[in-house]
Amino acid sequence: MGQYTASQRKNVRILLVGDAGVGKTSLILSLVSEEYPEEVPPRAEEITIPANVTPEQVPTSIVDFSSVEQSEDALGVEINKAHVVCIVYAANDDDSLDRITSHWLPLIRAKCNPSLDGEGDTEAEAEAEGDADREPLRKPIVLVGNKVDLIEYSTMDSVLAIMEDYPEIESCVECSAKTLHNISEMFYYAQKAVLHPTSPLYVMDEQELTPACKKSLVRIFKICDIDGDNLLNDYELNLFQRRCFNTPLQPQILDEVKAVIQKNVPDGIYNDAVTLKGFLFLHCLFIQRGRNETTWAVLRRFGYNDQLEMCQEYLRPPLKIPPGSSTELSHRGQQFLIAVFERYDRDGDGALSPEEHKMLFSTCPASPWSYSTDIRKSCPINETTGWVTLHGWLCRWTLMTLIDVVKTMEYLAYLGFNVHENDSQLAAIHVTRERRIDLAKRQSSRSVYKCHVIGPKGSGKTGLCRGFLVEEMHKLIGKEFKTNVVHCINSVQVYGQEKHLILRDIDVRHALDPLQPQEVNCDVACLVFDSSNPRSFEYVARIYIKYYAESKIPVMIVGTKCDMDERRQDYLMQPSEFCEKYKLLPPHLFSLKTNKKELYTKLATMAAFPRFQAAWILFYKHSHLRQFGLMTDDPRLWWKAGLGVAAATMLGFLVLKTISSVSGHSR
Ligand SMILES: Nc1nc2c(ncn2[C@@H]2O[C@H](COP(=O)(O)OP(=O)(O)OP(=O)(O)O)[C@@H](O)[C@H]2O)c(=O)[nH]1
Ligand SMILES: Nc1nc2c(ncn2[C@@H]2O[C@H](COP(=O)(O)OP(=O)(O)OP(=O)(O)O)[C@@H](O)[C@H]2O)c(=O)[nH]1
Ligand SMILES: [Ca+2]
Ligand SMILES: [Ca+2]
Repeated sequence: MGQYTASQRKNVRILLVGDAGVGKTSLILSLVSEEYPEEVPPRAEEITIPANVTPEQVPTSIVDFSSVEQSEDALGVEINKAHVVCIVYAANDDDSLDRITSHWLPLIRAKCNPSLDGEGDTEAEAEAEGDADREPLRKPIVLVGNKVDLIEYSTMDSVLAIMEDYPEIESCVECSAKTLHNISEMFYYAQKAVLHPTSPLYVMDEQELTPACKKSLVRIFKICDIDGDNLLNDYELNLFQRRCFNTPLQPQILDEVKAVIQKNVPDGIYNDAVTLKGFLFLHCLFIQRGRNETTWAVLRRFGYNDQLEMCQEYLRPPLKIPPGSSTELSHRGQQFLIAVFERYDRDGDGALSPEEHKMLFSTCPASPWSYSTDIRKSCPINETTGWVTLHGWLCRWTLMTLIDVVKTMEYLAYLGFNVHENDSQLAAIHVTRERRIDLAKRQSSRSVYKCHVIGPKGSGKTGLCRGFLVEEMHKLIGKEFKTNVVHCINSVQVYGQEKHLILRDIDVRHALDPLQPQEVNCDVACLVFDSSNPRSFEYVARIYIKYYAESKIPVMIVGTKCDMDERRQDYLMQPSEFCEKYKLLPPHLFSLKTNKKELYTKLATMAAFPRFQAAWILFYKHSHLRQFGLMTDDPRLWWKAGLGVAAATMLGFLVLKTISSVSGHSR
């Protein structure tokens, strides 16, 4: 776990092309037999070198091409099958060198992009590996000057000029099949061109990192900058080194690296720490010195694939969620998010300003939610400044983790969880046990519950949801709720344990519109009617009968706006009769004006102990309990009753039976 992942390639296929007689077959046979063959066949058999004897530990196939034995169509097929093409020329033969640009390079480009030159080689297309939509395809190329034993000069100057015109040329090498000079190097460069290609990282003629590479390294720098001072100090560099290469950085090497940076870019070091500029320069230097694999190792550790995109497997590791289970943040997930919050709360006021919030997500493609219209409307905030508190921050993540766990995993990856925690994001997610086990054991192991708030238009659903987030609910009266945030989340104490409750505002368009299954299914349903409107309860009654009467979902009927005159409902039963008939808790009267929050605790408790509904009703009905004041509206007393119920749940079924028998007595 946590090791850097090598390139996605599981094997490497190298094709040798070039004019007749340049020595392609000789090169292959020299490599394999480690001696120069005087006689060679026109074409060498395809050979595969096993992973353990190649420098990069990848099985490598080497394929020869012979224009005597093979057609041009066959060449097209082979070019497309190859991951890298070595164009061989004879160092003593200028014509073969000229043919690189006049023939071979254009030919390879054309064969890789048959649609662009209209040749349409379907077989080659079928054989071509992946990414057909990327345009235009550039096969990595290595230029190989063979037979250097025959010359006293070098062809490198001419070759470097070609390299500047063709970015797909990864490297060039002069060698000799006869003296075995640079033979294994040549194959190593070819392998490297596939596994650690330069062109995605570096623009040769500008001597600069590519924009994509720079962008990725900037992101990596930010993630590694733990204290957020835009510098990597020794501690941060060491951690970076250990996470990327699994070894600590030797102090003298660290000093050497810093000295090199200082010498080349004076503002690359500041206060004995590496600046972003210095960090980018260092990677430029690695690449210029042919150590691309170092930069690639870093990029891959941070989730990038060969196209410098974050890979799907890194962003979205497979997570199995059995039906009836839900997803929550694990302790480690929460700890990580707290650390991120604290890192970006630069002024330490316990809240994220819009600016700090934006900075925090600067390592991500975008913010997962909007600051002004989402997180501030769906979570508790600091009511004076309107800024997101740590509590609100964790609430928002809890919400996302329940309704869109894949997005949570993606964003944890973007924020650097995998590197900092040296683990996959799966460690940040807790998959709860199945709901039916909770039901059977009469105890919930979950800590996040979803409550759907359903009721006719204008009945006060949004007010009820938003009231959960604010201290002074009465300020919401008369407010127009403009943003259509559907979820509100906060935490409540249920028998001394913190639970998160998510209220989902179910929007009704027309009274007769059916509810979708995903609108019905939840841990507790809150059906609201406007107690001051006589035409309000009918909708709620219909919804209950149609969707909930037969279900196991606990239901609470809530009469809103109870600060206004209560009206008799135009329905065949009054709400309290209805509740009695269907064995529901009596309607809970709610008003934003009274500023009382026990509704939310009740909803969370019903969600946590779904089977307890029956027992609760008994409590209500039980006169002597009421005498003791246990069922008054005083929240503290309600708590006492609550604690009693908590103890009861521990003992489970047995106690439940006793309560029923007590109630039986009183009847
Ligand atoms: N001096 C010298 N001669 C070489 C070297 N490599 C190959 N030759 C000779 O060049 C000639 C062509 O070599 P091949 O390996 O057949 O060349 P090829 O590129 O496979 O040629 P085709 O199969 O015709 O396309 C042979 O006579 C080899 O012995 C080398 O490094 N130095
Ligand atoms: N007096 C009083 N008015 C309330 C109360 N709750 C909500 N209202 C008012 O009732 C109106 C409707 O409230 P909303 O919360 O928007 O109702 P809703 O059910 O979300 O409405 P729709 O989204 O249109 O279906 C608003 O003008 C609120 O101010 C309350 O407890 N007391
Ligand atoms: Ca040959
Ligand atoms: Ca720092």
